[in-house]
Amino acid sequence: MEFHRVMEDLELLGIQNDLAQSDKSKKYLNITRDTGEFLSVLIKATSARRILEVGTSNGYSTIWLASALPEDGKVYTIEANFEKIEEASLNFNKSHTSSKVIQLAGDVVEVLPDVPESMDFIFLDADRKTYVSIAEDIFTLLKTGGLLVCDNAISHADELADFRTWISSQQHLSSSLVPLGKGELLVYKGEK
Ligand SMILES: C[S@@+](CC[C@H](N)C(=O)[O-])C[C@H]1O[C@@H](n2cnc3c(N)ncnc32)[C@H](O)[C@@H]1O
Repeated sequence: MEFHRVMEDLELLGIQNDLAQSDKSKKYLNITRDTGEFLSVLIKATSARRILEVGTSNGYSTIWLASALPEDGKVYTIEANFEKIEEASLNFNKSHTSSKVIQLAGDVVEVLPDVPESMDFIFLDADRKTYVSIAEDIFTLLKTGGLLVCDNAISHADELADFRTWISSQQHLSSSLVPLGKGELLVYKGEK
C-alpha cells in the first residue's frame, strides 16, 4: 500500500481505537503527524542511519523513522506489549518498511543490552518513569554528535522533570524544548 494511504489509515485507527479503549495498555498513543514530519526532517538533515526507538506501539512512529532512512538504514524498536508487537509487524509489511526495522521484544531495561551498535538518533516514547534509570545506558548508546528526541515533553512535563534535571547535570548534553505535537525535547550529545 502507498505510504500516505497507510499513514492516513493508521491515524484514523489511532483516534478511533484510543477513544473506544478505556484500558490504557490497549491504546496506541501515537505521535502526532506533525511530530512524524519533524522527526523525518531531523533524520534526513543529520544523515542518520542507525535509530533506536523506545515504545513501538503499533508502529506508527516507527514507520515515520524508517521512511526517513536511506535503503541501508535500520531502526531498532523496543516494545513490551506482545499484541502491539504483532500489530506493528503487520503495519511494517503494509508500509514496505520491514526491511529497515528490527523489533526488540520486552521491557526496555532488559532489552537495552541487546542493542548491538552505537546509534545516530534515539526516539524515546515509552514509560517516562523509567527514563532516569536508563539515562546512562541510553546516552552511552547514542554516538557523540547524535540527537535524542523525547516525546510528551509538554503534555507530561511533570513526569519528565527528573529526566530533564539529569540531562542538565551532564555538561556534554545540550537540550531544547520544541512546542510541536505533545512537546519534543531535543538533546544533542557533544564531546565529553
Ligand atoms: C506512547 S506509546 C508509543 C507510541 C508510538 N511511539 C507511536 O507514536 O506510534 C508507548 C509504548 O511504550 C510501551 N512501553 C511502555 N513501557 C515500556 C517499557 N518499560 N519497555 C518497553 N515498552 C514499553 C507501551 O506498551 C506502549 O506501546
